[in-house]
Amino acid sequence: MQIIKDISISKRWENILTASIDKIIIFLTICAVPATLASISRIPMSGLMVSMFLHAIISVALIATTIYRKRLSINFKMNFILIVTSLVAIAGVYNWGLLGNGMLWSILSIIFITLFYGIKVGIYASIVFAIYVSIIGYLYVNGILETSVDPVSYLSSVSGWLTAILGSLIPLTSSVLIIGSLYLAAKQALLQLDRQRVEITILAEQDELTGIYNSRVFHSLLEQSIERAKRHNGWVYLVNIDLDNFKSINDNYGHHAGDEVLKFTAKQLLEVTRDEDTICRIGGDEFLMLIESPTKYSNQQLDIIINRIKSAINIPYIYEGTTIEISGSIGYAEYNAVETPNLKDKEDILKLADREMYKDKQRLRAQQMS
Ligand SMILES: Nc1nc2c(ncn2[C@@H]2O[C@H](COP(=O)(O)OP(=O)(O)OP(=O)(O)O)[C@@H](O)[C@H]2O)c(=O)[nH]1
Repeated sequence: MQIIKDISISKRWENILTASIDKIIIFLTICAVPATLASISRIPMSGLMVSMFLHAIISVALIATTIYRKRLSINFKMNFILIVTSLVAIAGVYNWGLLGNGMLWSILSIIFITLFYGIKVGIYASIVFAIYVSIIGYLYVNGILETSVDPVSYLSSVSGWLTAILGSLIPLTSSVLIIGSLYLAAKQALLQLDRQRVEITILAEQDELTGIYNSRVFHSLLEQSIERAKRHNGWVYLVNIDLDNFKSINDNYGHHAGDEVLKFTAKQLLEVTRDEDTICRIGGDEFLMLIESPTKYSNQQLDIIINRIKSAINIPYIYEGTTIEISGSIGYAEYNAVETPNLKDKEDILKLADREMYKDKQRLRAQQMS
C-alpha cells in the first residue's frame, strides 16, 4: 500500500545518512591527498613528524574506504569518519596548539558524534574536548609543550598557509555538506509528511465512490453547525436527497451503471452546492446537504433551493448509449436553537429531514399510481 510504503521515513533517513556519509568520505579523500602532500612538504622545515605518518595512513585508509564504500556497512563508515576527524583534531591541537586547525576539526568531529550518537553523547564529547584543550593549553603556556616549528617562520611559509587553507577548508566544507544535507532531508521529510497528512485526511473524509464528503465527516460538520447556530442564534438547514427507484437502475443496467449514476448525481449536486454549504453521500443512494444561514429562510427561498437541487438531479444520464432517467425525493429540516425546541440534537434533525424526504417519496409514488 502506497501510504505504508511512504511512511517508512526511518528507512529514507538511513538512505539519506548513507548518501551523505559517502559524499563526506569521497570529499575527505579528495582533500586528504593534497593535505598529506602539503604536510610532507614541511619536512625540510620541521623534520619528519609523527603527524605526517598519521596524515599518510589516514589518506591510504580514506582511499581504501572510498573504493570499497558500497561494500562497507553504514556503521563502519560512520565510525571511520569519527575516528579520522577525532584523530586529526587530537593530533592537530597537540602538535600545533592555537596555530593549527585542530579546533575546527574538533568541532567537525563533535558534529559527527552528535549526528551519529545523539545530543547527550555530543555534549559529553564537547566536555571531554574542552578538558583536553585546557590540558594542552596548560602544557603550552607552561612551556612543557611547544610547536616543532618556529611559529614566525611557519606563518610566513607557503606550506604553512597551504596546510592552514586545506586544513580549515575540509572541516568547513564537511560541515556545510552535513548541515546542508540534513536541512534538505528534513525539508523533504516535512513536505512528505504534509502530503501524507492531506492524503490521510482526504481518505478519511471522502466517499470512495463519488469523491464527496462521507457521512463520518458530515456528522461532525453538522454538530459544529448546530453549535454555531446556538451561539449566534443562526439557522441550520439539513436537506435529505434520496434517489427514486435506484435499485431498478442497478437491476436493469447493472451495478456499474448504478455506480456511474451515483457519481453523476454527486457531481450534479456539487454544482448546486455553494462553497459555504456542504454535500455528502451518507450511503447507498442517499445524500445530505448542509446549509447554514444567519437568518431564517422564507418558504419562497427554500422552494428555490429545493427546486434547484431537484433540477440538478432530474437530468437523464447516458450510460453506454442508453438513457437512464434519474429522479430524487427531497425533504428538509430547519433548526434554530430557540424557534425549533422540538429538535434537541443532530439525530432529531436528521430524523426530521429523513421523514420529510419519505413524505416527498410517497407523494411521488401516489402521483405515479394515479
Ligand atoms: N451501484 C451501487 N448501488 C448501491 C450502492 N450502495 C447501495 N446500492 C444499492 O442501492 C439500492 C438502494 O435501494 P433502496 O434503498 O431500496 O432505494 P430505491 O431503490 O431508490 O428505492 P426508494 O428509495 O424507495 O425509491 C440497493 O439496491 C443497494 O444495493 C453503490 O455504491 N453502488
